[in-house]
Amino acid sequence: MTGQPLLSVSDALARVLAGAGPVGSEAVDYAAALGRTLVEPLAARRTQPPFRSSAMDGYAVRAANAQTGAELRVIGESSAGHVFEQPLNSGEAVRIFTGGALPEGADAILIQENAKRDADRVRVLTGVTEGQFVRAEGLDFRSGDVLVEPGQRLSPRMVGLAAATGNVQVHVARKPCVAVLSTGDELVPPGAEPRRGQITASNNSALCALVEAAGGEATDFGIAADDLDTIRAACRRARDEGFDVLVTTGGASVGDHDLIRPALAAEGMTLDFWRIAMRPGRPMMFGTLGGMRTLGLPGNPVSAHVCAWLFLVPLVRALLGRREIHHRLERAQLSIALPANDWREDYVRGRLTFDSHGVPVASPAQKQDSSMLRVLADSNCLIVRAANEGPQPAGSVCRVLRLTDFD
Ligand SMILES: Nc1nc2c(c(=O)[nH]1)N[C@H]1C(S)=C(S)[C@@H](COP(=O)(O)OP(=O)(O)OC[C@H]3O[C@@H](n4cnc5c(N)ncnc54)[C@H](O)[C@@H]3O)O[C@H]1N2
Ligand code: MOO
Repeated sequence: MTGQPLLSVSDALARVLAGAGPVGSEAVDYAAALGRTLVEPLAARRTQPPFRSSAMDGYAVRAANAQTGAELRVIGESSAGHVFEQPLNSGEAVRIFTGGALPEGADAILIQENAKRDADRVRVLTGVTEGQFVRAEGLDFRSGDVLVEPGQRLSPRMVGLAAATGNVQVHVARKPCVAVLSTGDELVPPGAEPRRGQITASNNSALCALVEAAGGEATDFGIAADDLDTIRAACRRARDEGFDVLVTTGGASVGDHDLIRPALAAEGMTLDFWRIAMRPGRPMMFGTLGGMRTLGLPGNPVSAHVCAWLFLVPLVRALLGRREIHHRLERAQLSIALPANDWREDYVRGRLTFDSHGVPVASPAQKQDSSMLRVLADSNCLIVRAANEGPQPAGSVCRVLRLTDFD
């Protein structure tokens, strides 16, 4: 450990999020708005239903003269899309189908199961009450009603709502632009054949996917060699091209080839912090270069991903103007005992399942090495252990963060 205490995860997150707000907005066709974040309220431009309509197939009647045993004269038909324009008088009924407009004068629906038809007469087998099976005009919403508040991510259900309300265009947040740069002489791009001592770079792929899933727009800046000028040039390019965030991986630690901080410092970065009291991810760095936030993540794929999950995802949400920025902590039962934790907050990879009573159970993966992508991909949660937490027996309550939450 270092001489001075390192920042806690929550303090570091507060610094990363400081001053982060929406980066802009644009109007998009509602059909292309899935997953986008609303920046203006979605208000109804129409009333729905726009007219009183029937919820069932049967007869539009006046409840007052449609009591059990009554006989009514059928004067016409109203079906969805085909309005019967004549008003309905006492002793009359109109054949109606689901979605059909109620004729003037009708106030209830006699369902056909409770009616006996004979030529132009219909007998009421079971009397009706006023309003029965009638959908009032504006039952769902009225023109001008605010239906979705800003700051929410548009779900498939909301896309349908936007369509129904006559909102051909919706105003959504511009996607924050995130550049993702890997550093390391040992890295080759996916698909290339690694030579001895080389490995395939996976961080760009995982982090770009994570950014996109969180609602941002990722640009893969590829791999920079462990060379100060090369890294400087890539950082400069990200700043000059107006990226909102630059994420680097690798070169964050204390080795002779760990050049991220010096490269960014040489470009004029204001360093906010370097190193935090967490595992994995201790060597994480955060700073600003002009208007661009810069997250320097460790190279180990698991460390990079856990840091991105904890810091980059909330940052993207903040830059989208989302109302809910933070991950949700849940409680679960530990499947096995865990030894005492040290001074670093620990994010233990594991699986969250539910027992036969629906109780959530968190099972830590057996191996926690921060290079192990397979364990990470197999995990669906992080078990969060406080700094200096004592030993935890099997069955005790622990805190978990799901890795699948993209609401
Ligand atoms: N003497 C010390 N050594 C290390 C410390 C320390 O405090 N003192 N910290 C360790 C911790 S914790 C971590 S985490 C790593 C992070 O180091 P770097 O950020 O400098 O990462 P690299 O050394 O560049 O790479 C680490 C590891 O990850 C592989 N890697 C890098 N980039 C990618 C990529 N894009 N895709 C897949 N894999 C990647 C790389 O080959 C290395 O194996 O430092 C410890 N050391
Ligand atoms: O922090 Mo490192 O991320 O322990 O592997």
